[in-house]
Amino acid sequence: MTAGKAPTATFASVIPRTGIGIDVHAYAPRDAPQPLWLGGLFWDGEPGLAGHSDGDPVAHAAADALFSACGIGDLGTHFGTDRPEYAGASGVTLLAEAARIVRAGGFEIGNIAVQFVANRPKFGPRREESQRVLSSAAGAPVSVSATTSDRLGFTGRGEGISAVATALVYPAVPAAPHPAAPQASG
Ligand SMILES: Nc1ccn([C@@H]2O[C@H](COP(=O)(O)O)[C@@H](O)[C@H]2O)c(=O)n1
Ligand SMILES: C[C@@]1(CO)OP(=O)(O)OP(=O)(O)OC[C@H]1O
Repeated sequence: MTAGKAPTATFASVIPRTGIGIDVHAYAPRDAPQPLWLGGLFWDGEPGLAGHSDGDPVAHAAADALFSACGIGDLGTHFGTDRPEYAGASGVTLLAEAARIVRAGGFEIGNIAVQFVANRPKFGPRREESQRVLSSAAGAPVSVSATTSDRLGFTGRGEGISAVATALVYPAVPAAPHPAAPQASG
């Protein structure tokens, strides 16, 4: 570059946006048991959670974090309990639909990270399976971790499961061509 001369081209700045989502579901009452859906997986033999949908707090927190990152409301805005079509809906379906809405709004998804709090089920052995299912639904990497709350609070008493998620999205703007890139001919 000639000394003192400013560059002639600039790059489009792509500013990522972060979002957060929290979801909590109580265990279904003993006289109306439900299957457990958690992290996009069915957990055979585990007590299930109550909800209008399948009650998967991991998938719901992930979807909420996506909406939060884009500034387009929350789970209730898009999948309210007043919508009969979402009664019993799988968390994986809701996450896939959230990702579709986000992309239709002009964003691409960087990643989603979720952590849930529960005494059980023991998540580690199925982490990769869960991450595969949720990443496939979102079309972007979803990581999932688990912790107990050391027997404290409602999760510690086994009354429900909570999950918190963060998401990173960025505007799906085509990048400006590099000034040094060869020009297409013809
Ligand atoms: N439902 C759960 C909860 C925890 N884990 C794993 O155990 C580790 C230790 O948890 P603490 O709450 O005792 O710190 C945690 O880091 C997870 O790896 C799990 O698999 N399933
Ligand atoms: C997912 C929806 C809709 O079926 O219902 P729930 O399964 O009750 O889940 P919640 O996270 O409490 O709220 C969001 C609702 O829009």
